[in-house]
Amino acid sequence: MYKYLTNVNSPDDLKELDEMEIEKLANEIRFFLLENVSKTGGHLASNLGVIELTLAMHSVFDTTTDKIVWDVGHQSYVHKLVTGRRNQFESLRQYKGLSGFPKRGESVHDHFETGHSSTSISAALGIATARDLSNETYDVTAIIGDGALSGGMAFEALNHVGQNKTNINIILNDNEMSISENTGGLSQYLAKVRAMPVYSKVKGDVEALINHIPAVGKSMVKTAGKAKDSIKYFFVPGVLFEEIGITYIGPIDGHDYGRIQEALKRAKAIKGPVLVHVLTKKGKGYIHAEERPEKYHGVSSFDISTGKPLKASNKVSFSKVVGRTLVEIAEDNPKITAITAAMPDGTGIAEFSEKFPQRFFDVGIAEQHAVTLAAGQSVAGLHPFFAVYSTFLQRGFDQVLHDVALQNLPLTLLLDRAGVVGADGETHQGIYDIGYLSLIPNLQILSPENGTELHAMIKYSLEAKAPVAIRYPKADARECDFNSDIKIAKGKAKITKQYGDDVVVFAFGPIHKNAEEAVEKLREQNTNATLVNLRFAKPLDQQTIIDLSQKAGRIYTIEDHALIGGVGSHIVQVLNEHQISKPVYRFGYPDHFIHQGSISEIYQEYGMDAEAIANKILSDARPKLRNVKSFMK
Ligand SMILES: Cc1ncc(C[n+]2csc(CCOP(=O)(O)OP(=O)(O)O)c2C)c(N)n1
Ligand SMILES: CC(=O)[C@@H](O)[C@H](O)COP(=O)(O)O
Ligand SMILES: [Mg+2]
Repeated sequence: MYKYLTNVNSPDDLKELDEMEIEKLANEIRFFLLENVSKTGGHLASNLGVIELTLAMHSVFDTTTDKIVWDVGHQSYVHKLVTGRRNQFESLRQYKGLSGFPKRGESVHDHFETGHSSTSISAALGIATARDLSNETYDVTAIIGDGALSGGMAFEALNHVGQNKTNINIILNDNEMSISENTGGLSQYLAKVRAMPVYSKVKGDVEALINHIPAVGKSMVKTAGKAKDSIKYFFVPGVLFEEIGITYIGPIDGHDYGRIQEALKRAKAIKGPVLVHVLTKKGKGYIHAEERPEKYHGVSSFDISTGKPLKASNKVSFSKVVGRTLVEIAEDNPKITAITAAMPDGTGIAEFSEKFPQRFFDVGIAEQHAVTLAAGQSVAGLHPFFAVYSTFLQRGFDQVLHDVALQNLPLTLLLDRAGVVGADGETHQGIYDIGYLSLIPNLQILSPENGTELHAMIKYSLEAKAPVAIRYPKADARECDFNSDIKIAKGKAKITKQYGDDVVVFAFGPIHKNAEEAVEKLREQNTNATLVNLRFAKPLDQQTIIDLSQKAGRIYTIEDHALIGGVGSHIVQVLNEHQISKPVYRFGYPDHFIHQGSISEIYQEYGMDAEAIANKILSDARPKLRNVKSFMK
């Protein structure tokens, strides 16, 4: 079926093909991606858009020596396909399968690992400067999307590239989209550049023409200089990049293999930094994805003909609860704003943007800016809600500490995707936020057991007069009663089961459900537990922890978080400070990166499903086999 693709096992095989055959190969790759990603799920639209571009890159650069850094890396599937990984695509983003991002352990053709946005130019410049210091000569290329270019790191790197002047290529893949529509002044500038493609071909001519403006006398020289500048600004695309010291080539049709190849060859020949501006269509070739690129940015399994998901769910996610709650409370509170860093759909706040466009801020992929923007709004009397994935708030650590907490500013950080996230794997696991946030004074950290509690916690945060972070996972919120009258009190936990004192289990967040099921299983085995829904990781309910721990035979903590810096480690500290020396076991993730897999597969692997929790507690109650053996000797 795949006449050409079957014979491509390394980039060298592309060299055997002429331009017509490359076009046919590109079509086969489109089918292959659709066929596979419709089963495994993955970042479909971005990859459909870079097929010709990736093939052209591999025809100009030799990635056994030349280095490519893929920004975010979600668009590296075609690169994976042509670098010998075709047969692993069935396992794409599955447990122990092919990663959806570049991984150096997977292939010698992957040179830098990514997942978070806007790092490629910095990494590429680092590689290029190392190359220069060791007198080597390979090419270094960063490929970055128009969305990723909105991130602060990309600007910092461009600034440095312009000054450093080393040989480095930056391919700007401009598809006019982030996950949703791209936002910001730079994206408006790129739109202007796109509107003047005709001048790209004659850029040289325009400059030559400008240089022929006669300079008669001193004042005329000055006038001519000004005229030259304004003509240049008016006619030459990419002048922004040129002015900071980066040669601009483009805009180029990103689906015309020959044109891209030609542009990349030019870039390769030019000394110093070059930016090649390539225009692509997100979702190219698949009608549903072309029409709704935001829906096909990241997909789960779907039917190719209808484009509809195979596993449609009518369950309410935690993100949806957030979206609905914000709309509800903003109706009669004009001080409420919502902020996103390019994730309005994923975080569930798109509905807020439609209802209250004046109070909604999509800042682009700029988490650090988003936090300080929120701080500014708070200091001026608003109550901002910044909805952000736990993993991406890692970018804003100093801003939370220095701009928010230091001034004890009331605002709410809504940490979506807290806990393990599934198919995105290592780069996206939201399992460090309690660690990096709990050391910040003034900041409160909460996590709900279900949707009802999340609703109540969001309302609590409005009254808290302090910065509040609420963490919740990518999951079904189970119960969600918006009329519930549950009240959240600062630093107060809730005892949810009180069967006895054999053991006490402290659970934080929705993983409380696994603990609850485990406690019921224990009861069937005559082990009676007390179960606590902590609600707060900070401030901890020290009194409840001390009282119950003093009574209990053994103590367990469970959280969807790394053990280091997690709520369990804080409980151990409390026990230690109060001289309670009892056996404690903490369920959580050990000190290594947690790979991709469904959330339930990861829970099973780390012994955090109900069955494993119950078994662990029961096995702790039994005499150790080793001791019995030594007794028998
Ligand atoms: C720091 C960070 N914030 C947010 C994201 C989520 N994210 C992944 S891809 C993406 C959009 C990227 O747009 P662009 O670079 O233009 O690539 P395209 O998908 O359009 O090819 C976003 C917001 C991320 N990966 N990293
Ligand atoms: C590449 C990236 O960072 C996003 O596209 C991310 O994969 C989105 O995750 P969700 O699918 O959980 O929204
Ligand atoms: Mg884009």
